[in-house]
Amino acid sequence: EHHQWKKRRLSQATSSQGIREGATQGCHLRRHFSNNKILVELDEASGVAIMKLKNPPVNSLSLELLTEFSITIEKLEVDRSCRGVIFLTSAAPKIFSAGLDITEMSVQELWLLLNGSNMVTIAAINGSSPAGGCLMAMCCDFRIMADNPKYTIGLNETQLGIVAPFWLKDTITNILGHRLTEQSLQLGQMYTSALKIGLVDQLVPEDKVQSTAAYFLTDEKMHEDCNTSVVLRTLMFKALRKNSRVLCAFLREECNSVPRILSNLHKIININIYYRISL
Ligand SMILES: CCCCCCC/C=C/C(=O)SCCNC(=O)CCNC(=O)[C@H](O)C(C)(C)COP(=O)(O)OP(=O)(O)OC[C@H]1O[C@@H](n2cnc3c(N)ncnc32)[C@H](O)[C@@H]1OP(=O)(O)O
Repeated sequence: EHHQWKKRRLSQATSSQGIREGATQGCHLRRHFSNNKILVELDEASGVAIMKLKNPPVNSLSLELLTEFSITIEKLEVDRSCRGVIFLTSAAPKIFSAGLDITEMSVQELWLLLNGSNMVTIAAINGSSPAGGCLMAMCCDFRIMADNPKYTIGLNETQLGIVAPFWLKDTITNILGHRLTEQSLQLGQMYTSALKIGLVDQLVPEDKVQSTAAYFLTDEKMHEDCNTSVVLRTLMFKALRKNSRVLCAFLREECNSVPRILSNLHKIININIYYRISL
């Protein structure tokens, strides 16, 4: 039923009323799309699209936002002027994303879309980023975060009584390695020093997050810092990730069947696991 609802939303939102488009002519042609929860600015000269989440007050990943997220990615995938680079950021100050809307819970599709995308993706993390916010950033190819000790990032699921599913655990293991992942998930740790442990790739002053993400995608940066092109390396990662077809099939199945609100049973199991490991 949920799947049907999503399909209906998708066709509503892609209709001409659902997405508003505009174009401005500066030095480059910039096109803007927007729907209720996501703003997109596509610079046709560089092929860079900026996707801004706009779901006040804390940019929680509600079903509506997640549906618009899918529509936007699919739209960019087929847009020939998008060279295959997007970066994700928040339209609100101080919060990148509070993670899943705690009244709804549904995120597998976002994981599939970002991991399965052929576009290079960059998270421009301009604020706090717990749980699903961190997951969304981890699904991007690069993470650039505002250097502000007030902003934290991490998977705090354990603190919320949620058992992190294996695909979430695998995602963070790929970035942090096994031991740090264990510690991170057991304690539901939120980090202020995310660069030190490698959870983000770069810390920059708060007002430079977006420009760094954009600069990172330009040819000059590639030639300056790397012998190989960032885009080529990223396409290589993506090819590797796509090999995990079993996981994708599992997640597709889970998207359609998982209960959206977690039960108290999860809390009990999670607390038991935590005590067993920490004793
Ligand atoms: C099979 C299951 C798969 C599971 C996969 C699990 C992957 C991901 C799971 C999740 O993402 S669960 C959600 C986890 N999120 C959090 O724990 C966030 C908790 N919130 C915060 O830490 C803070 O709110 C903040 C984001 C740092 C913002 O702090 P700030 O002081 O600026 O604002 P607040 O006053 O705390 O909040 C304002 C307002 O927003 C509401 N809110 C906060 N987070 C959420 C949320 N995730 N969903 C919905 N609403 C949220 C908060 O209650 C306040 O509401 P009001 O009181 O003003 O009505």
